[in-house]
Amino acid sequence: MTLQPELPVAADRRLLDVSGIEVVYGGAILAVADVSLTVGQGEIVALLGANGAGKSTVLKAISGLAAADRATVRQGHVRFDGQDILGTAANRLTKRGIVHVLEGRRVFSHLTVEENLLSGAFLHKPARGELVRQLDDIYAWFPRLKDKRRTLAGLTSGGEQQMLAIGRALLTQPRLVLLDEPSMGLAPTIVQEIFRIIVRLNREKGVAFLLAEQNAALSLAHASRAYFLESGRVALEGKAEDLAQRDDLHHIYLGSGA
Ligand SMILES: Nc1ncnc2c1ncn2[C@@H]1O[C@H](COP(=O)(O)OP(=O)(O)OP(=O)(O)O)[C@@H](O)[C@H]1O
Repeated sequence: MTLQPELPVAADRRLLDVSGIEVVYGGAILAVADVSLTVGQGEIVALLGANGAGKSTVLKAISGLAAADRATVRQGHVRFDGQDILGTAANRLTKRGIVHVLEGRRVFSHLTVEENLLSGAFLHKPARGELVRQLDDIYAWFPRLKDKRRTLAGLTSGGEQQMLAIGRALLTQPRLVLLDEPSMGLAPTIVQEIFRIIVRLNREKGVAFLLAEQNAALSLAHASRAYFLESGRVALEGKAEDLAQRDDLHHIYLGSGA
């Protein structure tokens, strides 16, 4: 079967447009070389690859968090909604609708679940009634968080912390969520639950996701398109349903994560 090299998102439907980026750590370590990708409005796109392939680095280059890791985007451009955003600070990008959920579910462990969620609302500072409505909305998506609203986040399970990290991000009212390795270290049933919620959020709220994952089989089952990174380069890209059927991919990429 021949794959189309890319199923391009029509220019006027492009929410995110990354073109030819090169990212270097500490001025010396080339982590990402010439990566281009697009995410359409309301699309779920998977960014796949093994450990160290460059997935997190690409997400950080988009979200403005690369600089915090002493990484520099030396070439290429990143456009969001048609505007160049390279070099824009992460908090400003969040205001514009891009939120990055970092790998490892960085919740504030000494704050309650609800206090963590409220930290996501800080950006837009909604009036009290609106804030209550937004919190209820999150609790409707993640009923487990409602049950644990007064529990210290550090005392909740890994799955609940991942849901909390996503819920907090949603309170910034994003149009694009950069989600780094949501399945990491979680039981398969919890991972399935999280992916089901991601798909519903996408369909019902129109939130787009760029999903960095090592678990290719799972991601291909939920995304519309995917890019495989290998040593900081795009080795393969295409429609998720086509990629999922490739036997050679099972061998090369899907491995034990399948
Ligand atoms: N802070 C850093 N300083 C120097 N090199 C880094 C840093 N972070 C990542 N790298 C290097 O950049 C390359 C890409 O790493 P990156 O974390 O983006 O990969 P990844 O695909 O997200 O992997 P993982 O799934 O393990 O997070 C690797 O060679 C890694 O060692």
